[in-house]
Amino acid sequence: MYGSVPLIVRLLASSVSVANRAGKIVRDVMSKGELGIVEKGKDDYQTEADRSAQRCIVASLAAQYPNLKIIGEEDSLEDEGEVVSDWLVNEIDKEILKLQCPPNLQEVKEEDIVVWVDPLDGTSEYTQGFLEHVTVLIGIAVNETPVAGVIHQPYYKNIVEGDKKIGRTIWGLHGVGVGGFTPAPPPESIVITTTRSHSNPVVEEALKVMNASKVLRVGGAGYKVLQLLEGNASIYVFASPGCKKWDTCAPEAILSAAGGKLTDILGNFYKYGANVTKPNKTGVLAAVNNELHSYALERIPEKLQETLANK
Ligand SMILES: Nc1ncnc2c1ncn2[C@@H]1O[C@H](COP(=O)(O)O)[C@@H](OP(=O)(O)O)[C@H]1O
Ligand SMILES: [Mg+2]
Ligand SMILES: [Mg+2]
Ligand SMILES: [Mg+2]
Repeated sequence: MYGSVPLIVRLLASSVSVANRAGKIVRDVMSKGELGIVEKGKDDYQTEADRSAQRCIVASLAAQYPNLKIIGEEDSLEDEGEVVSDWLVNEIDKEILKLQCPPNLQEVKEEDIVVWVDPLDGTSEYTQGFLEHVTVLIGIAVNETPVAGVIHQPYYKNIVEGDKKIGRTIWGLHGVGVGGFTPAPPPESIVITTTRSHSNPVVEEALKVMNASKVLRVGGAGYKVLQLLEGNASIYVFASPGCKKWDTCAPEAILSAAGGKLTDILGNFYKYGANVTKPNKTGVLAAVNNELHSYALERIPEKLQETLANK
């Protein structure tokens, strides 16, 4: 029906609608109160919300875009589980469909794309009641580079035309920009954002050298990048291999569409092709502009970089 709209714009518009539905699943599981927590590894949990939201996102996108490669955090779900028909989304966000596709993305085909899905980013925080930290992430990489993405916040409280509304969806597209929120400039002094639940001595060492006026410890890669975009933090520093490609693909796409930069602790970009290793072994370093990114990169001790690179 929208065949005249370039694929990348249609896929972003579908991802916005699908992320909204996944966010509702995340809220519904919490309000039912049966989280169904499974321990995948050390400090690594999965809940019924992670499982159901992943099924909703993957089934909905695969039905509409059959040749896409979609990689989700919870792909190893043992029981295939049922995809309730009510989870199959075929709506498509009409506002996103109106975006003018940049020339270099007009010819992109399904075969060129990998979609990285984190159905629930900030699972630790979700289980501990820090619900505002939770996001749903859908990142779209073209030829290994994140070019478009969605960060949905299921618990964001809005007032729209006088009515209370829950949830909002932030999007970004290279060459177009970002939407769904109002970007703000970085704070006057250096404020670092980092993990709340996955710290270790190396992570702390990388924070010490930043000469920060404040450290914001919050959950999820999505929520941390939002802290940068909304002017609450200057730099996201995480000197640990814990994050995976589904954590950083959508945040990187949106941050870079807004003029920012997300790399590893050595200053190198990650690649998001179908065959890359999932862990972001050499950590995360992100900022809303190149100047702040360089400020942080120059302060990371070489020894610390080597520690991560040789792990
Ligand atoms: N040591 C670790 N072990 C497992 N996952 C980790 C990790 N460190 C970070 N992560 C993952 O990276 C994401 C951001 O982490 P953090 O909030 O600590 O910054 C989380 O995604 P999920 O919540 O989607 O699993 C988290 O699980
Ligand atoms: Mg997880
Ligand atoms: Mg995550
Ligand atoms: Mg997750």
